[in-house]
This record gives sequence, structure tokens and C-alpha cells, in this order.
Amino acid sequence: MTYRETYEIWKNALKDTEYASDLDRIADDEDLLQDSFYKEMEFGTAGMRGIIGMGTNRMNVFTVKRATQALANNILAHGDPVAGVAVAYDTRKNSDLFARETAGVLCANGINVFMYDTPHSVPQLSFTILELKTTSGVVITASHNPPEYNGYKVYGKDGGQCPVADSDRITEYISQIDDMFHIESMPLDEAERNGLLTYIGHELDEIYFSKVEALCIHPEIMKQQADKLNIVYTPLHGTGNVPVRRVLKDLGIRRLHVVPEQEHPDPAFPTVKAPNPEERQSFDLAVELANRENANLILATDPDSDRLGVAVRNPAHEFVILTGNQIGCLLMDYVLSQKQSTFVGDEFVVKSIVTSDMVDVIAGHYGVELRSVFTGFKFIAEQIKLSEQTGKGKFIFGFEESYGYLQGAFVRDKDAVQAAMMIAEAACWYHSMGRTLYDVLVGLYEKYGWFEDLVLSKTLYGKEGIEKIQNAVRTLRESYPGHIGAFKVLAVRDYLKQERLDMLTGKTEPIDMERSNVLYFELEGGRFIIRPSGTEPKLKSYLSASAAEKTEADSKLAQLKTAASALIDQLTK
Ligand SMILES: O=P([O-])(O)O[C@H]1O[C@H](COP(=O)(O)O)[C@@H](O)[C@H](O)[C@H]1O
Ligand SMILES: [Mg+2]
Repeated sequence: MTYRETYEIWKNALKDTEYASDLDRIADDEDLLQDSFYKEMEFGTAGMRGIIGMGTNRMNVFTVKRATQALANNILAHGDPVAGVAVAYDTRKNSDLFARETAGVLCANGINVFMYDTPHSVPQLSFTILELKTTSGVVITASHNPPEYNGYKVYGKDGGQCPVADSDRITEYISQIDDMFHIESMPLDEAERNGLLTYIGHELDEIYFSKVEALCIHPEIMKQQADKLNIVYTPLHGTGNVPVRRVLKDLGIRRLHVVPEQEHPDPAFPTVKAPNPEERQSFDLAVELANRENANLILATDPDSDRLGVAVRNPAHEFVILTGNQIGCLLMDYVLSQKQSTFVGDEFVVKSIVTSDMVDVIAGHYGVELRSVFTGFKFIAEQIKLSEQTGKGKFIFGFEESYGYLQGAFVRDKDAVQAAMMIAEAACWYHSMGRTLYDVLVGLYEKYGWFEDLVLSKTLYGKEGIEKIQNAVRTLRESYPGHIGAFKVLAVRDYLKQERLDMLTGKTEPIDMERSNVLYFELEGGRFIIRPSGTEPKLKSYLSASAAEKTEADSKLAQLKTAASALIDQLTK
């Protein structure tokens, strides 16, 4: 079926409804029409995510209700409808509406729903699944994406985002739904009266806060040193505002200035290009305020409060915005160093394969096992679940370069509330020894080696953009370059073919992981990894260079950046 034909079906089905005018409006914009109707929304790295609007490839009440009906079918066949589903939403446009639609469809299927009636973070929803022992969970959020996006994150009963097998099954159920315009829904007041819908009260927030606070390894040092910290925090208009402030206050932090322009929910996210702590621009207002208040630490959380960004002062008193790898290495080294004396030998940490190799060296230093998984925090959560099922291994810490960290396994997704607490605690601990976080970071490089990492993302919009992204990786797969700039390629790991090719000997060996569209070039003195993002229309590449000295690592990374940028431009032209 062509996209025009699909559009006509929608027009016909919705002709007498409030949506008719929305559909009329796109009739004359061929590109928009094509992008809205040429395909179905897919389940990517973190569930379903897309632009809000009319169409099969858009987030709207119809695609949300259909996904929910598919989730309901999956629960009725393989889950526990009585245990039910926990539902939360963030501060984006339509998040509350889509959450209510989700609840209505689930209840119409006789599935119990436990729903928050104010915006809540992703980690709180993950915690809620475990705490209420529900069979599944849904959060309506598009995380850090630009304002025009929304999304649908689906969780399993272990509190982690759905493993691939489940999301494939949900996709299959979606494809079996012929009429997406007449999916049954129960009015929420009726569902409440029937006992199918329960609103979650504040007691659960309190349990979550106390569990996060209990992770603090040195609460006494934190209380003692709290006055040395002067923090500026920005929730970037999202759900972090309540939990992050509460936890830091409970632990004794008194000087915490919240960026006023970004304190309150605003679905237009008017102060940022995208509410993403990965982007420097997200820190602009926070840095201004921090300079006015002479603060020494900046924290930023994304709208669903699972990502944490951090900026610290260098010896010249300027703010340095840390990368996700740097924050993760600081936190992991802190946690491992403080807990080392309790280790019995079965401890493990988890990172994604695109996360810095410095993690491997830190794990080796403390004698803990390092497990590497694909991008997506669900794979880190899966390792925690596995360790529980097999009784093998004790989870200590997990992180991925995309600003996601987890210490306490009462949450099974990345948790910026925990991470904010941990970084504040680490700052207090090191202050008690006269060191700043910046000093500590430099110390880590001096101890473990200078691992310099950089993520290059190229955004390419629309159908054509997606095709360019896919083609770029395909082209590279068809013929591996022998060099990337001056960097000799030693081996190539193709995670789709599940094999590693040694470029020197020509020998291949299997990779014992599931399939994933990732190419990993092992270089002399570095690495280059490339993959299409599963959450945004981006081609992502991860560059790393390492050396014993900073100047050498810096210059290698700069060279690699030039070469990789040229390669990416050529692949996507
Ligand atoms: O967007 P969030 O904060 O939910 O984060 C999501 O996307 C990140 C980037 O994925 P990709 O590189 O495929 O875009 C993943 O690392 C993360 O686990 C996932 O939950
Ligand atoms: Mg997020």
C-alpha cells in the first residue's frame, strides 16, 4: 500500500471526528504526508518513539491505543492481568493524555492498572513495577528528544525495558490489529469504580526516596561536607525536579539553586534546543546561574530523569561539562573504591560496548568482572535479572556513555536521581580530602591511562534520512576500509554478522552475542564504532583514542575526529 492510500484510509475513518482537520492540514505537504504514513512506528532501543501528529509513523492516540492493545494481548497470553501494569508519564506534550489512553485500553481488556496522576520519572516507574510486583509497565516519554517527539517505553515484570523477544512479540500483535480506529477503551472513572484502575499515592515516592538515600555509602561525611557544595541544578522542565531536590535535601545539601527558567514543566521546552544533557547548550542557563551564585557543581537531568549531565570547575575556575563516560568512570571508581573491602569475588559491573574502554581498566583494577552489552539500558537490566536467576554474580554498578548510571538494583533502568545523589556524595567525600571532582578525574586518567572518547551524531530527517543512515552502515559493511585516516584497522567486529575479522591474518571468529546493527573497528591506538540510533534519526559513531600521556591522546582523538567526520560525510552524501 502506498502512503497516499494509507492516508486516505485514515481520512475516511476519521472524517467526522475532531482529527479530520489535522489530516486535512497535511494533505498538501507531500514530504510530511510521506513521512507520516510511509511506515508503522517501530519498537527501537527504548520502545516506540516518534513525532507527535497524525499518521501510522507518528505518536497519536491511535498508534498509542494500538500499541497498548498489542501489549494487552501479550499480557493476556503470557503475563498476569491481575498483577497488572504500572503507568507513568513525563512532562511532554500529550504525555498525560497518552497515559490515560493507555490505562483505558488496558482496563477494557480486564487488566489492572496502577497509575501515577502527576508526572513521574522513568526510574520511579521501574521501581514501582518491582515494588507493586506488576507484570509490566509503561512510561509515556520521549526522554531527551526535541519537543515535537513523544514515546512509549514498555517494561517487563523485572522492572527493565522489554527484552527484544517481548518487543518483537508486541510488534507481531500490532501487525495483527486490522482496525486501529475502534480499539475498545474504558472510561477511567468507570475503571476506578470497578477496581481496575488504582491511582498510586505518595507513599511509593517516599519508599523510593528512602531507597535512593540508603545507597549513600557515607551519609555522615555527606552531612559534614554538605556546606562545601554549592549546586546549581536544572531539571530541564522535566520530572527530576521533585525527586532530585528531595533526595539531596534529605542528605543535607542546603545550597541548591534550581534554574528558575527550567524549573517548571513546559512541553515546548522553550529554553533549550532539545532537553538533552548530552548537548552543551542545555547547560547555558545553568552555567550563567552557577557563575552568579559562585556554585561549584552543576547537575542536569533530562525530562524523564534517567540521564544525568554534570559540570565541574577546573583549576582556572571555569566550568567543564563532563561527558557521559567521564561521569560514569568517576562514579564507578568511587563506588568500587568504597565498597572494595566488602567484595567476596563474585561482583560484576556492566557497560555497553560503545562505552569507554577505561571502564575495563577500572574494573580490572578492583578485580570485578566486567560484562559488555549492546546499547540500551535494558541489556544492563537483563544482566541483573540473569544474575538473580542463576545466583551467579552480584551487581555493583552499570553505566552507558549516553549519560545513564545505576547503582541500586531496586530500579532496573538508568536513574538520574541515584546518579545525582552519587555524584554529590562523591564530591563531598573527595572534598573531605581536599580534592575536587576535577582533580579526581585527572587522577583517574593519570592512574588508568588517558582514554579520550567522543560521540559524533549526524541527524538526517525523514524517509530519505533514515535510508541514508541505513545505507551508510551497509556501505561500510560491504567493504571495510584498511585505514581510518592515519589509523590502521586491525580488526572489524560486525555484530550483525556476529563475527570478528582479523584484518592482519584474514581469520574470522564468531561473536557470542545476539545480532545488532553495529560495526566496531579496532584501530591501532583507538577504536571507531558506528550504528544507527534506535531512538532518534541519527547516525551515531563513537570514537576513542588512548595513550599514556594526555597530549598524545588528545592529538590522536583530534586526528580520528577529522578522519571519521570525512568518512561519515562521504557515506551520507
Ligand atoms: O533516550 P533514553 O534516555 O531513554 O535512552 C535510550 O536511548 C539511549 C541511546 O540509544 P540510541 O543510541 O539507540 O539512540 C540508550 O542508550 C538508552 O539505554 C535508552 O534507554
Ligand atoms: Mg531519558
